[in-house]
Amino acid sequence: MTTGGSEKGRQSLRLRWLNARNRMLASPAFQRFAMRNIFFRRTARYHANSMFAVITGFVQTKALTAAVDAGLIRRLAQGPATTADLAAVSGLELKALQRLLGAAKAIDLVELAEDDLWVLGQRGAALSTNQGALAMIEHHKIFYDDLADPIAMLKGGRGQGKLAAFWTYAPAAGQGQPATADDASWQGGGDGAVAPYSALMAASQPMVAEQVLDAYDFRRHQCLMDVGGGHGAFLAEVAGRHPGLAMKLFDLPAVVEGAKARLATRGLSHVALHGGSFRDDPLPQGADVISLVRICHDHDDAVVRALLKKAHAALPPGGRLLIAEPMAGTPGAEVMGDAYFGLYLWAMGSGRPRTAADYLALLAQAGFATAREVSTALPMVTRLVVAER
Ligand SMILES: CC(C)=CCC/C(C)=C/CC/C(C)=C/C=C/C(C)=C/C=C/C=C(C)/C=C/C=C(C)/C=C/C=C(C)/C=C/CC(C)(C)O
Ligand SMILES: C[S@@+](CC[C@H](N)C(=O)[O-])C[C@H]1O[C@@H](n2cnc3c(N)ncnc32)[C@H](O)[C@@H]1O
Repeated sequence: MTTGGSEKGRQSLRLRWLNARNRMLASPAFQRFAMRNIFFRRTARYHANSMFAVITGFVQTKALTAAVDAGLIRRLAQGPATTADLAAVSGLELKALQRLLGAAKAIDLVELAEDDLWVLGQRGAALSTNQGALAMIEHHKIFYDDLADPIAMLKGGRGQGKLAAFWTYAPAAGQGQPATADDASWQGGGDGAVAPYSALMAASQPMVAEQVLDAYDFRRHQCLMDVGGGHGAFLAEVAGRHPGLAMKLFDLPAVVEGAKARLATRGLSHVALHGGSFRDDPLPQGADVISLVRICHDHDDAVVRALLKKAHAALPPGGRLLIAEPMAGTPGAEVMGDAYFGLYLWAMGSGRPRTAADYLALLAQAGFATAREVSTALPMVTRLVVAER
């Protein structure tokens, strides 16, 4: 009783403070004062700038997409170019190109080395070699179409647009409008409906795998099974550092079909391939470590609970399960975990971003003896939870 009372007291204290703070921040007179005051000025400028970035982020994204689509990043990655060179590459009229270069310069994608000689800016240079980020920029076109009317997207329920049609395993897939040929101009062919998302995942996998490999030592293990392993890009990165580790790949049959040739060209024909659905089938035995990389957040709690139980059943005593994905509540990266993936997974039609604590609880319920988070260098890209059977 006493605890409940003091809890209520604490809550109302917090509420009173939040109301007072917000009244102050909403006051134009306080804003004017803070902007001029020597102690508050820096903070006021910081918040004004970051609010501007939130309000106009769409324009920056469009300028970025245009710079990539016009071929500016690709051309400048090969060396300096004049405006005339870039006009030839982009097919844009001089005036339009100058306007785009001005925007790209403002967001540090390009810069002038000397009079009329363009080079990549700092962000442009980092982006030019990041195939994962480039693939994301291309596929965001379909996500941003779904977001054109965000309230309609939220009112319409999960998975009603183009993104749901792209992720064909999402339960809502097929209900959404199919992406047009233009939307999917980046897709690789071969294994039908699963090829576009598998190609996107393979392109963006190295930046995720690097985080996991730097944080977790696979040397203690004999055999790794990557569940939902796509075209085998994660296994390929692990094999690069641990060539002696035996490997299994489990994914939907159509995806595994596409993985076969890709693994062979990377000298990884020894990877054992298992086609199946973790919704319907048990997971194969024989691995002493199982990885779920960017898998759990795609699925609702009931599916994840069952999947973790299947992983538990497939592991020997002492075997380990790794969950790697961007998570909700990541300090300094809330925008990635909660805003971006929150809306992304809504548009896709299933799953939700979970906190590391959510996973620790789910792993305990699934029967794992221990579970802990292992920190990664770039938690925005992925966090890592390791459980032991
Ligand atoms: C690379 C860029 C654009 C800027 C760098 C800025 C700069 C000047 C840096 C200085 C040099 C330096 C130290 C560079 C280091 C750069 C690094 C580490 C950049 C990392 C960038 C990572 C990015 C941009 C990651 C973006 C990831 C996205 C958008 C992931 C999307 C994932 C999706 C949609 C997954 C879907 C799977 C599903 C369905 C949810 O399961
Ligand atoms: C978001 S992708 C992640 C791929 C890879 N792990 C990565 O990080 O690049 C999700 C993967 O889970 C697979 N998947 C989805 N539902 C599945 C199911 N019921 N059974 C097996 N695999 C499934 C998809 O085919 C896809 O390869």
